[in-house]
Amino acid sequence: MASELQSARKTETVFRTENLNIYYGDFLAVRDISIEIPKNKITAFIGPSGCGKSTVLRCFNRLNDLIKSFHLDGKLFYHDQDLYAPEIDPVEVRRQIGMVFQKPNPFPKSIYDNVAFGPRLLGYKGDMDELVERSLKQAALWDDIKDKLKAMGTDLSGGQQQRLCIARAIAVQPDVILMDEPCSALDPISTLKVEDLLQELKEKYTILIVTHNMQQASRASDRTAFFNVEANAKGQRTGYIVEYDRTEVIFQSPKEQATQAYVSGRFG
Ligand SMILES: Nc1ncnc2c1ncn2[C@@H]1O[C@H](COP(=O)(O)OP(=O)(O)OP(=O)(O)O)[C@@H](O)[C@H]1O
Repeated sequence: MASELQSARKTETVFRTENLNIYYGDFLAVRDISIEIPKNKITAFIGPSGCGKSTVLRCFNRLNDLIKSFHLDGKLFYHDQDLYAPEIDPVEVRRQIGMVFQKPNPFPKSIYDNVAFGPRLLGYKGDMDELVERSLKQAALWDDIKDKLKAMGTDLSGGQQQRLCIARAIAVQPDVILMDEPCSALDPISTLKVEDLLQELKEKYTILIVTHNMQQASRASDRTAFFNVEANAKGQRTGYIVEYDRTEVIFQSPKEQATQAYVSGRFG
């Protein structure tokens, strides 16, 4: 429902969840998530392995729908629209809410065609050359590759490939970009380039990022949610949010001891 989702882009809170419980079959992977994600900010999800950061992230563009055993209860609003309402088309959701994965995954196509792929699919009628150039500029890749747009995207360096994936996500003019450990396969210099890029991108987009890198969360994000995981009576290891606040509060004066222990590297 393009129009419903398009016209939904109004409120300053981009996502709001209410008591979200997320399951894979009988397994309660994450419980009781109530969180608000503000517009044009970078929100980081941190926490030990298996606490459900990626699971929660993938609910925001309905990517978990592709997993058969997945289901949820509670509410997830995108602006004021219930994202899981029956009339909502998950394909349209994924156009508005783009995603960049851990491992750069350009298509085995030219750099140009990687960026033009989404807009072509959507029947973009404007000037494609201009859109490709603009997207590559926004992804801070243009200067590196402007003379070799016909080269294969897969032949770029890892850091360049990840910026190409960001350009590809931007080209369909999303509202939100979800990033699942986007720098974990990159060297430190490429990582810093992507982090700088995030600061530019947040002027136009709302960004959610899962990261294992504490320094990255503290350097790059405005808000941070710290997740933890604990076993319930059935022995299931269920994730939950311990604390969610401005990033400087989480890293310098968290309210919870568990947060303090995690951000100071004492566990996780
Ligand atoms: N497709 C799936 N089917 C069943 N269980 C799953 C699936 N994906 C994730 N899980 C389980 O859900 C829980 C949360 O996993 P998730 O990957 O969201 O955690 P995470 O915090 O992102 O972990 P990591 O930091 O290691 O990537 C884990 O117990 C995991 O095994």
